[in-house]
Amino acid sequence: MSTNIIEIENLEMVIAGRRILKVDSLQIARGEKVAILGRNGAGKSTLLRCLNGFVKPTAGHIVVNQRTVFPLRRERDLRPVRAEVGQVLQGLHLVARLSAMENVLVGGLASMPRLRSWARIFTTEETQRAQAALKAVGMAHLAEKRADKLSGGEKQKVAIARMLMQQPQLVLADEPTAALDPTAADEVCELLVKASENSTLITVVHNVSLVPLLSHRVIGLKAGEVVLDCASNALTQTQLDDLYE
Ligand SMILES: Nc1ncnc2c1ncn2[C@@H]1O[C@H](COP(=O)(O)OP(=O)(O)OP(=O)(O)O)[C@@H](O)[C@H]1O
Repeated sequence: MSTNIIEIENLEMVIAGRRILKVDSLQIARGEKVAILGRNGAGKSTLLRCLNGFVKPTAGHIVVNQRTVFPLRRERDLRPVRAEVGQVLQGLHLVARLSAMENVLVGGLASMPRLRSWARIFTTEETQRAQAALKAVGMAHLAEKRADKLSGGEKQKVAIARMLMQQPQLVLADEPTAALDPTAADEVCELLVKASENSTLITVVHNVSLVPLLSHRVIGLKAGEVVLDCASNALTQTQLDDLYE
């Protein structure tokens, strides 16, 4: 098995004549914890979305967990990739009318046989795993509460429980602490790292103080290009000033 879970070569994304990503070569090893930093509009979310095939670049090669994500022969080839890639976004992606528990059960859908996933039929084992995942993030007591009645921090914990249910090889987290107070942000980061201990974790981070909690490696994007790639504990203020100037 390749030691890299992500291999990107000559990636380019042009929208309406404007180049928003240009990554010549980037590899991420299995198990790495990576923070992606950069100003608003630097291309961080677009890079993440290219990795799970939600957006298609204009050119380049992307391999995730030894599966080609771009260029893609058939759209359905993304299904196994998506089963192996978990996502934690800004809390807006839970199904509002479903309970916390149902949202967590949905996390297992990508790896279920199609018929069961369409019919939303869950086994006792799946239900027990979902209960255990909610317990692991301290949300067992709110299992039956509708997602749209949860606070921002609670929603993120449910999203992490859902990811635990999926047991992904790669976790993509896009600003998972946005709109959370500092205590909730720290707690969500700790849970996210714990939940990803057996996977690779890539987190888009705006609050630089969270970098040491979330990552060993930092990748800085500026105008769509990688301008910084170093160990998190080697990151200097000068590098940060250059990145955000
Ligand atoms: N579908 C799209 N159509 C047009 N422009 C887009 C599209 N998606 C992204 N962009 C542009 O590409 C650039 C990069 O966007 P992206 O969301 O990746 O940045 P980001 O670094 O994640 O920003 P933020 O920190 O504000 O979330 C931005 O200028 C954005 O406006």
